[in-house]
Amino acid sequence: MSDFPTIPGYTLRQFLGRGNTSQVYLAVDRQGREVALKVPLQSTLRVKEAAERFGNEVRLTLQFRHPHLIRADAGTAFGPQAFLALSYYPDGALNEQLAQQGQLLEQPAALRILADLASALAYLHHLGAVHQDLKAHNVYVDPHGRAALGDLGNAYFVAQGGQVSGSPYYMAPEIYHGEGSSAASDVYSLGILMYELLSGERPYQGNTYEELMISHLTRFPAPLNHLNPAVSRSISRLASQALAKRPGERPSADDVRRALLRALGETPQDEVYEEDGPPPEETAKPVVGRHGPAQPRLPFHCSKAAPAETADDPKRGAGWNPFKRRR
Ligand SMILES: Nc1ncnc2c1ncn2[C@@H]1O[C@H](COP(=O)(O)OP(=O)(O)OP(=O)(O)O)[C@@H](O)[C@H]1O
Repeated sequence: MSDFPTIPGYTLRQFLGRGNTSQVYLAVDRQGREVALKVPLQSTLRVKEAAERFGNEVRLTLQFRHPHLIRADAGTAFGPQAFLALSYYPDGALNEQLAQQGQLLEQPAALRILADLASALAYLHHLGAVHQDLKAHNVYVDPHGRAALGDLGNAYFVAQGGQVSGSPYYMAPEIYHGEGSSAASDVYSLGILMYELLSGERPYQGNTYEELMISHLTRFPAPLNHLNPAVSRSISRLASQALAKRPGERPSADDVRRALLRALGETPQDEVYEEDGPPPEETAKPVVGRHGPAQPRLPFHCSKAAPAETADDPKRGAGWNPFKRRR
């Protein structure tokens, strides 16, 4: 316990995990709420680009508000006491959950997670932002089976420009071509996750960056319903469309959301985005990084599928790495 960092206002209880740039702890805030407290590694703070990426994650996670984007209650973007207090997910990240489970999720559960993620992407794209790093590692699922997309460190507003990045298993052909990312590249990553969740396999394989690049650029995976006959033809077609080599031929995230909800037997509702007041308890310092100034927090409202109270309740609680590519 004595090795835990000190973050004013929080009692750190347990180490949860470590990524490339941060350590995450289960902590309790002054009101007794459990949070996942993300603290950058010293090595992250020493490297300007990595520290800026953490600052970007803090700023954007505080700024966005959507039931299927991971929620932050407080954070400090820069400096030796930088941190981000996130909603705590007891089962950890989706990749960890899948590895532990050792088998495919039930199809309705997988479709629900994918629909939630499509909803989160549609919200970001509506705001003119792209996520750039949708993958199972960055998805958190609550005990009710509802998903939230995390790790906004690579996200940026298209109009302001940003650094192109991604994870090679999930990265769209245009990014391999050096053409930059867009909303359509996020949809491609969602298509990869559709294969992963519904067939248990990633559609493009390779042991090196180059092998993966060739695979994404030149191969066409077998239709999902050939890999798993329980998948309907319409969902199989949707996944193939999301993986179209040309970004212009992919459906929008909102089209994907609607198709997934229909597959779940629901009638998709329009999602409504409107402006709201300032974010709660923001301690982030003004942004000086590559992603430009923060914009007002934009909340999400949905008439049916997603519970609005989770969005609006401020009390809610070495070597080549195939999962990262930054340029
Ligand atoms: N909100 C959360 N609730 C529960 N566990 C979490 C949460 N956030 C992170 N974790 C745990 O901490 C681990 C590390 O988090 P994460 O992968 O976000 O770190 P990171 O350093 O930012 O990642 P990256 O490697 O992409 O830079 C996760 O694999 C997960 O086990």
